[in-house]
Amino acid sequence: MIVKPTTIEGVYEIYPRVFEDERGYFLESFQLEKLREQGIDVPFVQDNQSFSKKGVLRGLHLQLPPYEQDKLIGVVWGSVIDVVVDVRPGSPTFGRWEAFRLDAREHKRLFVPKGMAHGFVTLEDTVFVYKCSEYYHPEAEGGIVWNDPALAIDWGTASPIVSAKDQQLPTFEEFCEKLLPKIKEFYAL
Ligand SMILES: Cc1cn([C@H]2C[C@H](O)[C@@H](COP(=O)(O)OP(=O)(O)O[C@H]3O[C@H](C)C(=O)[C@H](O)[C@H]3O)O2)c(=O)[nH]c1=O
Repeated sequence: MIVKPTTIEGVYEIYPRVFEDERGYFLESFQLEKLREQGIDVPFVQDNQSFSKKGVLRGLHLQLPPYEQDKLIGVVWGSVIDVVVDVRPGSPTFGRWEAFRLDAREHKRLFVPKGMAHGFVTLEDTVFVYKCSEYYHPEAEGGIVWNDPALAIDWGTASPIVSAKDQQLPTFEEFCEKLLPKIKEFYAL
């Protein structure tokens, strides 16, 4: 397993060792001891899986305190552009986003710590899987609208398929006005 830091502190690209033979391939998609050796030690409690047709954009989502989630993300069929936005109060990279191509043929995983708004857009029909370190709490759902003008995220498409719910997510400015204070209050910042 190779773990590479990214431009956002705490976000890592993870390259599992892939064993290929005449039958196909094998890899360890999750191995806690090896992650711990790399400083990634979170209590994953829930696995999620979604299928999205080509051109679907899900996000940007996060769960607010006290139910924030670390995520270990992978694409097992298809490919996506995956985006994380740092919304941790006081982070030196607050408001920065980074995009990562995840392709089932390359097996790369992505570790996304708490405090990140997260989303992806599919480049083809895709099965997306991820481990979460906190259970689903709909009452704690937060997010930022995908095409926020201040973040100006380059998704590679101007007309993705987005749910009505996600189209109505707050802008980054509204997030900072209404939700960031709650996060700061939780951390007594
Ligand atoms: C996230 C979640 C959803 N649900 C139910 C709630 C809805 O009835 C249905 C679809 O939920 P939603 O439209 O929020 O699913 P996504 O748009 O894929 O949400 C995810 O999208 C981005 C990419 C993320 O990173 C988040 O983990 C997650 O919010 O599944 C559950 O029962 N449990 C869950 O953990």
